[in-house]
Amino acid sequence: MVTLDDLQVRSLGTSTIDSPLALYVGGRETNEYYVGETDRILYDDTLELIAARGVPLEELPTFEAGGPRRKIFFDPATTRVGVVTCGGLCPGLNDVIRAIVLELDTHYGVRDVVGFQHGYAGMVESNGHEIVSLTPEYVARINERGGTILGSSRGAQDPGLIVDRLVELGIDILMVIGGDGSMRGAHNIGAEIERRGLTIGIVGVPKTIDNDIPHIGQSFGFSTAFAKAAESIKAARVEVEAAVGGVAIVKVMGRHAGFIACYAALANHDADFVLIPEVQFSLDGDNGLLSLLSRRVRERGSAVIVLAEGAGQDLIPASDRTDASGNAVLGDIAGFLRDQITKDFANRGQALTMRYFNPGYAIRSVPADASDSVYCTRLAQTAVHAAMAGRTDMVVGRRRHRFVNVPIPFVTSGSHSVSPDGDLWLSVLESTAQPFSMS
Ligand SMILES: Nc1ncnc2c1ncn2[C@@H]1O[C@H](COP(=O)(O)OP(=O)(O)OP(=O)(O)O)[C@@H](O)[C@H]1O
Ligand SMILES: O=P(O)(O)OC[C@H]1O[C@](O)(CO)[C@@H](O)[C@@H]1O
Ligand SMILES: [Mg+2]
Repeated sequence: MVTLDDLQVRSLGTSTIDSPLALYVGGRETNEYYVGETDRILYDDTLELIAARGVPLEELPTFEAGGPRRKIFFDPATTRVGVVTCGGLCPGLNDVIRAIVLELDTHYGVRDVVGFQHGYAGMVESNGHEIVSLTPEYVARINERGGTILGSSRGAQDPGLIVDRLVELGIDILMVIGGDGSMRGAHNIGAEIERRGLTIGIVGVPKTIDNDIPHIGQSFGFSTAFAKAAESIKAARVEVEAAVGGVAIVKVMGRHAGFIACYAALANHDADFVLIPEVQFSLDGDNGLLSLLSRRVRERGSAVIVLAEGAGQDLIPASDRTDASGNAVLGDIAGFLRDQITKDFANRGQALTMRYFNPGYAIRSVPADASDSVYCTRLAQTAVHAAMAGRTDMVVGRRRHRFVNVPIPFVTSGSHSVSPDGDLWLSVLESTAQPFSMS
């Protein structure tokens, strides 16, 4: 069970320097739209959840509020900041890089910001990647492009070698933009820094189009990504409606979490079935996918299946392959379903026109939409405020509209996935009219 201790963010030391933003923060106090720096944000958000804790108010689990502080830890005139992007791409990476640089330069007067190329791999000196000077001019319009101007990578790196490089380059703060693996890596780097008694801060801006990082609210780029996936679902609907016995499978990313599939399906009402890793389904039997699909096509003429790549892995031979970072390489559920559906319709003597859509990388390589751009900017600003105030081993997030600082060990201790008992999955069932249970 989560405790207040789990949510305490580590500091490098006492902040003694007047913040250049002190005037902005000035006499601001908590109100509906702002959280004062001494106030904290509740973890629980219903009366029953709070009552069930059975502890006094001051012992309730609460988050530190994100945002500027009156005093900061690092002297802007002598502070050097490094930025790195790791893991898979996600819309908005360049917006985050840009906003970090602009916030540091414009508001804190930090003129020395450098970027590491190709993720943690580019931080290990022997790998031979040059650092890039990130000036306001250099990052001016990078938000218009998808991907990351710094490049990214997967694969394990030695935290000791990374800390050696930080020391050699005189980096005071490392900003890590990455997913769950990157945050585990960031924590290890932070632990090595602490072991050596150094005062280098590490602050993360969590990145995942799968939206699978817990406790941070929705991750940036997710909304852009599912909107892009929804375009393929719409196209699939057009195709199957024009075909005789049209059935489409639209496969979207989502290794262990089906958020993209759920949101893309909800974005329009074009999906008949949504299959996600969190909810098992059977192929056979009256309530199995094959019967239900056959019936849907007979009743409505066509059907669209939105399939998260991690769904139905129990139906196909397990793969023991992993990628360079140790992430499971999944079996081909889409190919398996295509075969099974084709055979099943043939056995039933039912007409079938099969269409397959795989928007794949196209959903994560696009630039962020306007809403995500705003979100990226605000997350980056929050991360810079925390970093300049000497916070470390933490990430920023936005829970129920409040920006929060969250310890990395707390976000890496679990993962975020679609709850079969939650209201998101209920909405999907309502929208698709697929049965409550397909197993
Ligand atoms: N368990 C781990 N412990 C320490 N470091 C890790 C771990 N997993 C990954 N890393 C480091 O983080 C980097 C990125 O990890 P990974 O490829 O898993 O992507 P990610 O950050 O999880 O992003 P995403 O899953 O959204 O693509 C790797 O290059 C590796 O150096
Ligand atoms: O081909 P790559 O770079 O390993 O990325 C694919 C994976 O990255 C993610 O987008 C994020 O982890 C997953 O949904 C997907 O399986
Ligand atoms: Mg990951």
